Amino acid sequence: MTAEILIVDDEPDICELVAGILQDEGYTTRTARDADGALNAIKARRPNLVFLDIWLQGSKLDGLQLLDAAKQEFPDLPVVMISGHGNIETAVAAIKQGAYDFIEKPFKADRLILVADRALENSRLKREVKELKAISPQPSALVGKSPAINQLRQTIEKVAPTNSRIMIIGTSGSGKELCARTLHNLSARANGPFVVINAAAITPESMEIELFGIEQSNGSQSRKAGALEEAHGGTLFIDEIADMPRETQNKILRVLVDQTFHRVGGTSKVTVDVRVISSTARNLEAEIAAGNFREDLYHRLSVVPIRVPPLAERREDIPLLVDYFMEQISLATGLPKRTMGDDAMAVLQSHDWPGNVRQLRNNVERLMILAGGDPNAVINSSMLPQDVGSMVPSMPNGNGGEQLMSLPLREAREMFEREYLVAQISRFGGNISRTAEFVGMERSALHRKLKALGIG
Ligand SMILES: Nc1ncnc2c1ncn2[C@@H]1O[C@H](COP(=O)(O)OP(=O)(O)OP(=O)(O)O)[C@@H](O)[C@H]1O
Repeated sequence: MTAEILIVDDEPDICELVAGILQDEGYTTRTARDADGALNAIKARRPNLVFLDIWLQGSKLDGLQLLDAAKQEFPDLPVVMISGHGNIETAVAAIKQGAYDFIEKPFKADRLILVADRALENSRLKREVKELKAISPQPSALVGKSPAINQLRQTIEKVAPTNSRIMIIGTSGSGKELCARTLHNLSARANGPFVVINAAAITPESMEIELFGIEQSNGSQSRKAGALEEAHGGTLFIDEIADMPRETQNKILRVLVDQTFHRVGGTSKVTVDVRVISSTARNLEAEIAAGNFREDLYHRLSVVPIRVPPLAERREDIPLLVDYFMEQISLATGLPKRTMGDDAMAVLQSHDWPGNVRQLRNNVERLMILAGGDPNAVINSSMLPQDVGSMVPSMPNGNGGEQLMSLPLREAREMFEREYLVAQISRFGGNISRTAEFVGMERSALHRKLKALGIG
């Protein structure tokens, strides 16, 4: 689809000229001579771009007023002002008021086309950013209502504005990076960069280049800013700090003391203003005791320690998280959201989740993909991967006991008794006397039981 451009000018010659140039470039155009015509055209169908004359003779609204009215209708509509020689100042005022740019009469065709291309490109990029933001909602969304997550949220809100160094402790996938981002977003550095460096994923040899950057050496390697420099004015998140080599630990300690360092191979000092947040899934005290981690560095980094509870300590958040991930995955992939059956949810809430929230998210995604077919079909426990169901008590007949978990005790007990007795009777070849003897009941009592359970 070609972009459609509305040209608003009281001079018919200018309208035609501009329209002709833009049409030659493949754009579709419409024209209007005054404010009413322009607003009607905009309301009838939002154009992709408007060229708007500042001086509109005989019009109810002048260019600036019309710009305002158009923006009220469509705040994201890109508008380029057409200014005469005498009203550049007004054109500048229009930009402050939300116009994208202006062109000055008389203009060359090249300039007109360039401005149109740029305005449309800018508008497209803005729209894409907006869409992406909608797909990946604010990373500060720490989902959950359990006392554990509420307490975590409160701690984060309290320490975020303080600039203190924070050590986030938690098992893999529990949300440490998400907490670090939330801390950054709630701090005075929110508009600065948030840079992540994963000490576990970088080889010890390249660790210092990644952190401190490198100066040009023998002309072979160009200068490269490291993570510390990139994070200037913002936050540096060092993930899995326990994996940082001893030598680098010494150097980072010095950076924390005086906020300066040398690039690898460099002689001049680089000064930065960076808040460091680090994380660990390992027990750092044990690493210190084993001589793998500097104790003084630990104290510098862990001014405020924050513990992220594993998912197994906040099972009540699982339904909310499942819903949140379904929404997110649906937006990102177009897969329909599904309804999770009570039995499936009960199993999800019983599982131990060694991989925490990340593992839960992966499972939700897998279920949405595998569910296929009918978007109204409910996801039940039999659709869950076997390892997820392994924590639920199993049934005597070898089937998963997932369904048990969605039932109140009395019904669950009945269901168990039924399966148990059917399995025992079958084991004793249908012989009720031997079954009664084995299960420890009177023969007559067993008969009554079987009748009550609807067996036989
Ligand atoms: N409370 C939460 N609400 C919403 N999403 C969450 C929550 N906790 C974690 N997540 C999501 O789970 C995934 C894993 O979280 P994150 O990467 O922050 O964990 P991590 O502890 O840093 O992991 P690792 O130990 O592997 O570095 C991410 O997609 C994150 O957005």
